[in-house]
Amino acid sequence: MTELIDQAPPTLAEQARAALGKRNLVLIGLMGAGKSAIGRMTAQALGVPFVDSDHEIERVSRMSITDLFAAYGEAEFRALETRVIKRLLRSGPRVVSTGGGAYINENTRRHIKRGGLTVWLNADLDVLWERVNKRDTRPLLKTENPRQTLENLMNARYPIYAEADLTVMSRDVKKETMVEEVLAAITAAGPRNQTR
Ligand SMILES: Nc1ncnc2c1ncn2[C@@H]1O[C@H](COP(=O)(O)OP(=O)(O)O)[C@@H](O)[C@H]1O
Ligand SMILES: O=C(O)C1=C[C@@H](OP(=O)(O)O)[C@@H](O)[C@H](O)C1
Ligand SMILES: [Mg+2]
Repeated sequence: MTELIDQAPPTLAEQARAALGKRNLVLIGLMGAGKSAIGRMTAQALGVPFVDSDHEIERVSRMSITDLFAAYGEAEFRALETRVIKRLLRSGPRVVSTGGGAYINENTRRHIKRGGLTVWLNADLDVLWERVNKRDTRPLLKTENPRQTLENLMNARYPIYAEADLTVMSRDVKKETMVEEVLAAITAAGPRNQTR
């Protein structure tokens, strides 16, 4: 009896972990939304393995994303991305951060929807631009007006990202706050719908 009284209530991370069950958590959203950074930290909080699909693509191809696009083009990159993500989703639970275009590809989206609970890190253009313009690792933004390109991608992709199970607004707050919001969203979603 005393033991029960002394037990601390479950932390948010523990509650989210219980709600996730055997499912994978798949982060989707546009470049700069924080999928890679927040995904890694969320996996750590949940105590499950983390994998980033772009990182895995670079590992298996032994090429950078930039070099892959340059050498083989986007269509080949997407085909490789589909295969890699399908494989990464085969066993769970883990956190899988995808590249921004993965969920937009119909084939890949089908695998993602079957393979886990999806979280869209939604963000406005200013937040994304502020983050992505600091690096030149994103081949799709090597255009004359990359900010406009990003805006065009937002317009084309946001209705599709909106199909995600959960949405969390990515903005200029501490990364730890973002992780907490992701954990809260998983917890609120509860353990149901585990067949997806
Ligand atoms: N909440 C945040 N606050 C500040 N910087 C962030 C936040 N989330 C992500 N970042 C930074 O923004 C950049 C892009 O994040 P990243 O995780 O690579 O995005 P994505 O994988 O969605 O393209 C990185 O430098 C990352 O550290
Ligand atoms: O939006 C996209 O189509 C892409 C996003 C990138 O990943 P991040 O979203 O992690 O930057 C990377 O997969 C590639 O440059 C293509
Ligand atoms: Mg990334």
